[in-house]
Amino acid sequence: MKLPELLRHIPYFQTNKPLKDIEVNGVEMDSRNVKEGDLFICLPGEHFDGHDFAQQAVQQGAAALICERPLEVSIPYIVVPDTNRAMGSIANTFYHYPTTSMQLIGITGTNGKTSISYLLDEIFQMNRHQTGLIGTIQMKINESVYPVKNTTPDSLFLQKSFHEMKERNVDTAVMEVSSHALDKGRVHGCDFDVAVFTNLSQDHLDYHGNMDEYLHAKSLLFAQLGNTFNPEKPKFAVINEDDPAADVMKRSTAQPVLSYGIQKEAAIMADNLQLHEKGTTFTLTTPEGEVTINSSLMGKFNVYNMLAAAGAAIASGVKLDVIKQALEATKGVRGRFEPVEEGQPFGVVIDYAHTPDSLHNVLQTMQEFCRGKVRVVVGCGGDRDRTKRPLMADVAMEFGDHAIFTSDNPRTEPPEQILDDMVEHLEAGGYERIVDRKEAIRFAVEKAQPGDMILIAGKGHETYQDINGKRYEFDDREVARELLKQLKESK
Ligand SMILES: CC(=O)N[C@H]1[C@@H](OP(=O)(O)OP(=O)(O)OC[C@H]2O[C@@H](n3ccc(=O)[nH]c3=O)[C@H](O)[C@@H]2O)O[C@H](CO)[C@@H](O)[C@@H]1O[C@H](C)C(=O)N[C@@H](C)C(=O)N[C@H](CCC(=O)O)C(=O)O
Ligand SMILES: Nc1ncnc2c1ncn2[C@@H]1O[C@H](COP(=O)(O)OP(=O)(O)OP(=O)(O)O)[C@@H](O)[C@H]1O
Ligand SMILES: N[C@H](CCC[C@H](N)C(=O)O)C(=O)O
Ligand SMILES: [Mg+2]
Repeated sequence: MKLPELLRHIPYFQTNKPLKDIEVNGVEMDSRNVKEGDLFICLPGEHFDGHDFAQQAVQQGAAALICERPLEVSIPYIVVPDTNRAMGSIANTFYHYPTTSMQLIGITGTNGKTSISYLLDEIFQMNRHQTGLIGTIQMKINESVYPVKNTTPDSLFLQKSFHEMKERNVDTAVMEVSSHALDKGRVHGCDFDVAVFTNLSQDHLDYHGNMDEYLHAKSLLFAQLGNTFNPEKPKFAVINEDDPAADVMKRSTAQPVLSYGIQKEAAIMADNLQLHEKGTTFTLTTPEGEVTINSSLMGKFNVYNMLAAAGAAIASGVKLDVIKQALEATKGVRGRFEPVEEGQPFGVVIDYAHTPDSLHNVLQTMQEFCRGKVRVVVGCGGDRDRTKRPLMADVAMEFGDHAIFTSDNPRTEPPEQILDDMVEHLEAGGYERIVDRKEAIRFAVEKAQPGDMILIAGKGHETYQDINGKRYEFDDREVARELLKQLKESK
């Protein structure tokens, strides 16, 4: 593509050379990957400044640079006020605006994004769509899976991935949209057809500073939803009416709202709700009619997730019987309320709860069915929101019967310091403190009595423990399985 064509949505830039005949073969934001004829975008980051790698990009054959200040280089550069913002537009243009010709559903909120994205993937597959998915666990293009570094990757990766999806005949993509991504403009250029809001509770205050800023970031998805009126098909905001932030989300969009909820009156509701040991049963009432859902997903929070998924599917034109079939067929998502069974006389559940609210929901669900004690193994991530640490410990103490505090990705912080933050305000003696996560799980397994349930919270699908920037293999599911086997053999 010719460079001026790539820049057509970037007005009034400053340059050092004529750009007319420059051909661009690819777009890159990492100098290490630059190839002959690429356009290199210099991004300021947390650890590095891409401008410092301009020379390296030139040596590797870059055709031109996008930067925020004039640089001493032999090739053309284009100075823009914000390279990150420019990247969204350039990536979208380079990959031919892939999301304008596919159905795109974005999900935001503190908890439930991954769960809902998988429910939607199943619904759309059941409805014979070719699907793509981008989120915390991985990227999926039909049945192929690829690793992702972020829940919501940068705009270059995103537009490239959507382009790849289109090449492989994907017609419907579902993605998680994190608050970081919204704040950093990673989804600029994405043409969402449906935007889903799950809920808002405390997390990520290390990044956003306060709950108002966090709320504002979340609302940006709705501000971005279909800014143009589409006579063919309306865009929809699918919003959890029961969450106090619902109103802000609604006011952020000019598009029609499809509300869902359990308590407040909403367009999509769960009536006759029964939460039981084997899952949930409810009447799904919608503007399209009613159906009974018998799901194996546990807990009220999963009913909210099913309502959100049903809302997004209805907004996308999927019929109720298909929604019912998919919701009843789903076995849930890896690391989300996932049982580990090795024939032990007590329950073991792995769950990705890493916020006070999600931990509360999961513990409450377990308490409803547990005949013995609920034992909870939980830690808090390092280099992340410090203020949620004592809150998570409080939830574990209040809603668990036996709390075992341990490590969960200490990253560059001393694990003991993180545990201090969690328990300093608690009275000594009412809990265990075991830094080594495997030993903490062992302790819970050895103490468990028939009828008890153990919740191993926080890591879910993760298969590593990040200590000082190094990732050590650690999979709660594997560790629990190994310890349960040892227990069986020792008896
Ligand atoms: C704070 C943050 O968002 N960081 C993101 C950022 O990395 P960074 O700022 O550290 O980048 P950097 O390493 O300083 O590099 C700056 C620039 O120099 C370039 N560079 C660097 C080195 C070199 O040799 N050559 C070169 O060109 C880099 O390619 C980059 O363009 O840009 C990277 C590429 O897009 C992201 O992967 C990275 O996310 C990190 C891994 C991260 O942990 N982010 C978290 C905070 C996050 O975004 N989380 C959300 C929410 C999850 C949730 O909801 O729970 C998410 O969406 O994942
Ligand atoms: N609707 C919900 N409301 C509250 N808690 C939920 C909800 N759905 C799931 N949870 C809890 O939150 C945990 C994380 O769920 P999920 O991975 O779906 O959320 P997420 O929004 O994708 O999280 P992340 O921001 O880390 O990607 C689950 O393991 C469960 O404990
Ligand atoms: N995306 C979340 C995941 C947290 C998972 C937990 N295991 C941790 O490391 O804190 C975050 O980065 O805050
Ligand atoms: Mg997620």
